[in-house]
Amino acid sequence: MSAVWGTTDVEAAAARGVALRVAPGDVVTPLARDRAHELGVAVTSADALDRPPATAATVSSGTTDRPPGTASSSTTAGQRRHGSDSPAPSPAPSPATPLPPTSVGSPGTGGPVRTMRPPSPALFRRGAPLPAGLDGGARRTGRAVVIGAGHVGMITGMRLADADVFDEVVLVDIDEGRAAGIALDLQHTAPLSDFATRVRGVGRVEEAGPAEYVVITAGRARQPGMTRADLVSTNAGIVGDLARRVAATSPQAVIVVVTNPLDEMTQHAWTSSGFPSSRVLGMAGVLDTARFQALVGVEGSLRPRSVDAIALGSHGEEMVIPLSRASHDGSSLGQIVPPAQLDAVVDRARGSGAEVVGLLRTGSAFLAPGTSAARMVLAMVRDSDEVMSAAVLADGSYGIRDVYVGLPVRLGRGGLREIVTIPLAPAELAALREAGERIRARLGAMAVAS
Ligand SMILES: NC(=O)c1ccc[n+]([C@@H]2O[C@H](COP(=O)([O-])OP(=O)(O)OC[C@H]3O[C@@H](n4cnc5c(N)ncnc54)[C@H](O)[C@@H]3O)[C@@H](O)[C@H]2O)c1
Ligand SMILES: O=C(O)C[C@H](O)C(=O)O
Repeated sequence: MSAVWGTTDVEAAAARGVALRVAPGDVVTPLARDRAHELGVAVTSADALDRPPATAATVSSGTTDRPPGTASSSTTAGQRRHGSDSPAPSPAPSPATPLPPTSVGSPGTGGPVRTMRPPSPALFRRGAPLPAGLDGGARRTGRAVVIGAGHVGMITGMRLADADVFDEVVLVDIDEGRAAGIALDLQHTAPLSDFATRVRGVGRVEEAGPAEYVVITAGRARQPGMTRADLVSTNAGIVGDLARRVAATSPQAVIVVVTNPLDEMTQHAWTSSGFPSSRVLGMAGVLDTARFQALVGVEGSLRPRSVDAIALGSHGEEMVIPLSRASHDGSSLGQIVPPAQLDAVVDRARGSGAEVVGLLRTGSAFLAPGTSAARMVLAMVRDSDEVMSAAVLADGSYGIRDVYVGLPVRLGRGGLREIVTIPLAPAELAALREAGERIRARLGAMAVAS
């Protein structure tokens, strides 16, 4: 299993005046390589690290062995406005964050060497524990708006308020009384959860005021017997209208779309808002990854958080959970959970949304989805440098271009910092490309229908 090294690793090495030592198979992102060049930090290969036999193509110091036709390396964030191919200026690098507690010195070289870590949300929480000041009320800043104060929006709002990082969290719902009622109820939990964030509920986006982050959860949820695609015509109208109004009210915001069908609605929000693609992201991969981790944890009696995996592709049938990357404590999951059982877990994770819909009998999942959406916003506001899965506009990475699809990314304060290319087995790569093509076809059908 390999690690992904980002700009914060380079900056930490620069601060220590040492080289960045990576292992064969590790990924050094393009931004990190640029930063290393700027700071004069040498990137050297540390091949003495303990690691299991490689199960996937190796990456060393940023070069990737990959099947012909794939992108040559992980790529910089797609920051295009639709209709233009010119990239926007690169976001400013984040301040260096301390290396995680698992970092160890390398005797004889002095370079910062970490234990091998695959790119998963579980293990890339570089900001944990958070730097002093970010975990308390002293650094609260700005406003987060959650549109749709239904099941998912309510949980998203609660998680954002609990985090105590925003001055204000505003819930918006066409059912204004619901937004106001949930907001007041949530505000009442402030002493219980110890936050000082103000919570407001309003009926219109314009009343919320300009925000740094806007989560769109408004729209119809599916009922038993429905597919997510059945929601497309109703929800496209809602999401398109809201994205335009968000662009007018909060022109610098990052939008996180949750409304289904997720991949299509995220691309629709991007085109409707006119925002650079780096500021319109979709939430599904964090949820799908969490579901897989949770289910493997139950099957294998493992702590879910220590299951390293990532869910990519579409939020639906074309979900891709690359088992070549999935591990626990440095061992491939295939060595811990019998392959047939593992395949069954992948299928169950893929069908978890429908499973919950069937059990609830009205509406769809909201606890894990709301928590996942908040997790993305918190990763950005904290500039946590996590690698997580998000629906983003593919920029040629993985051989996919110009369509929103779930890929591994690094998020920063301003949204997408970069798409991270991780080595995949050929069948996984093919499945990911197929997901991109299927989403593109559905978008085409959506355009014809509108
Ligand atoms: N991406 C994911 O992983 C994921 C996970 C769960 C749910 N979802 C989707 O999220 C959406 C919301 O799910 P939910 O369970 O919260 O549904 P819900 O019915 O509980 O809440 C939806 C809310 O949106 C509000 N709304 C509708 N139109 C609006 C508008 N124009 N402006 C403001 N508010 C508006 C409704 O009044 C309602 O309160 C659904 O489309 C669902 O499929 C996605
Ligand atoms: O399944 C749904 O309709 C809601 C959501 O996409 C989920 O995965 O829970």
